[in-house]
Formats: sequence, structure tokens, C-alpha cells
Amino acid sequence: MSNDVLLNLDQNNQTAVVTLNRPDKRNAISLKLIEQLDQIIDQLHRDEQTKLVIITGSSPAFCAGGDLNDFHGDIGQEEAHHLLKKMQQVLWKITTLPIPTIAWMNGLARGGGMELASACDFRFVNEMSNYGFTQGQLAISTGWGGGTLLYERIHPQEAYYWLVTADVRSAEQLKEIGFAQGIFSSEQLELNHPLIEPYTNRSYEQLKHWKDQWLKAQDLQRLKKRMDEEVEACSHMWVGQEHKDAVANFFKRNEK
Ligand SMILES: CC[C@H](C(=O)O)C(=O)SCCNC(=O)CCNC(=O)[C@H](O)C(C)(C)COP(=O)(O)OP(=O)(O)OC[C@H]1O[C@@H](n2cnc3c(N)ncnc32)[C@H](O)[C@@H]1OP(=O)(O)O
Repeated sequence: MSNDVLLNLDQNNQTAVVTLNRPDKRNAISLKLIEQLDQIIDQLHRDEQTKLVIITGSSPAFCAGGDLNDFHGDIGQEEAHHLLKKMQQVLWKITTLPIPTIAWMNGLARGGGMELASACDFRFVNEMSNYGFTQGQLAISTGWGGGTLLYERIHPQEAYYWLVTADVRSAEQLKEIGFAQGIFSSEQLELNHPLIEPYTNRSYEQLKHWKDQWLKAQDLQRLKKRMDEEVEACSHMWVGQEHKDAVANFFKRNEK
């Protein structure tokens, strides 16, 4: 079975690097990738040595969102809900990992790729890349709970505006609105990077404690309910003709 997700456990830094590994498909999230990512996140929930989790992508992209071959228009609402729910559950597990999580956004991200980043506690972006919650351009809304999480990461008014405009933005713009905590220039991730060192320089106890405080500062029950409502809403938009046309146009655009 191809490894669509790679896990590297760096013992020295007690850091887990999770890499989406479908570069030829811009790390689009297929059902198979979801399964592999789910198993890795479950493993990290059980791991009491790892103090930091970093999610990144095999260049040139970070993540192009849901794989439109798997998440395509001609399925019914219940099936759409069932498929969307799978990744929502993974995003929930990432959100509630008991140690800090970082999205190292090495390359472009679209749609669900931004939702994946929103499930992480911190986000660092590549100055050369661009990023967008582009679901609105596909006649749907976010469908994995990442739109709900966005409201927790930046000012709610800014989150609302971005979801409606569905536009693609620069690294600078993401830093400006507080979605990204920092900007880097090198594509590949180094654990001794100045943006990563503040985490690897801290102990497991410190990082676990701060994450516990962070989770307790939120109404997790209400957050999960809102994420569930998001999946339901998207599953209804999914079956609309506009969405089907938008997906068909994407693949037409990409026909060589
Ligand atoms: C499931 C819902 C979920 C949610 O919001 O909850 C979603 O994420 S919906 C999907 C949202 N994502 C997109 O709409 C992005 C679509 N892709 C693009 O706009 C571009 O591919 C881009 C900007 C990511 C990269 O452009 P670039 O020019 O660098 O590459 P290509 O377009 O030539 O693509 C290379 C290769 O990758 C395949 N690809 C890219 N994105 C997807 C995708 N989302 N699903 C499936 N496949 C994707 C593309 O078809 C090309 O494959 P090839 O076989 O070489 O033609």
C-alpha cells in the first residue's frame, strides 16, 4: 500500500513530523489518505513521549484539499455526509491532541487543506506560496469542520469575510489577520528552524500543560456541535448542480 502519509518520530526533539505525501496530486486528501492520517493521529494520542506534532506536505504543495475524485458531485446527500464526516473526525482528533500542533505550510493550500491547517494550534506559511478557503468557488462551504475552527483562530468577522470571499491570499496577508504566526522562506522543514525552536526547547511537561490550558479555555462541546452542523450543511450543498458543474470544470481545466 502506498504511504500517502509519512510519520517521522524524531527522538532527540520528541517531535512527530506528519507529511502528506501525494505531491503529484498536490497532496489532495483522498479517502485512503484520510484512513492513514487517522491511524497516525490515533497513535499520537497514545504516545506519551512526543511533545510536538508538525503537519506538513511533500512539496510543491502543502495540501490541495479534498481529492475531488473521491469527494465529487455525483453522490447523494447521505453519502456526502458520511464521507465528509470521516475527515471531520480526524480534524477533531488533531484539534484535541494533548500536545501542541503546528501546520508547516510549505506550499499552497486550498479548501480542506486550509481546514487541516485550522485544526492545528499554530500555522507557519511559506512566503512564496498562497492560501485560500476556496470552497465557496466550488458552490459549497467548508465541510470538515475547518470553517468552524477558523472562527476560533482569527477574528470572527475576518473568518466570516474569508469564507464568503473564498479568495486566495499571500503569506503576508495570513500573518496580518493572525491566521499564521510566522513566515518562512525555506520550503523544507528543519527542526532547528528559529520558528520551531521555541517548541523543541521546551519540555514535554511544559508543552502538555500549555495545551491542556488552551483546550480548557474553549467550550469544546459547543465547538464539536458547530463542526457537526458544518458537515451537515456542506453535505446538502454537495448534491447541488452548481457543485457538480464546478468539479467537472476543474477536471476539464486540468485535462492535458
Ligand atoms: C471535500 C471538501 C473539501 C472541503 O472543503 O471540505 C475540499 O477541500 S473541496 C476541494 C478544494 N480544493 C480545490 O478546489 C483545489 C483544486 N486544485 C487546484 O486548484 C490546483 O490543482 C492547485 C491550485 C491546488 C494546484 O495547481 P497546480 O497548477 O500547481 O497543479 P495542477 O492543477 O496541474 O494539479 C496537479 C495535479 O494534482 C491534481 N489535483 C490538484 N488538486 C486536486 C484535488 N483537490 N483533487 C484531486 N486532484 C487534484 C490535478 O488534477 C493534477 O493531476 P493530473 O493527474 O496531473 O492532472
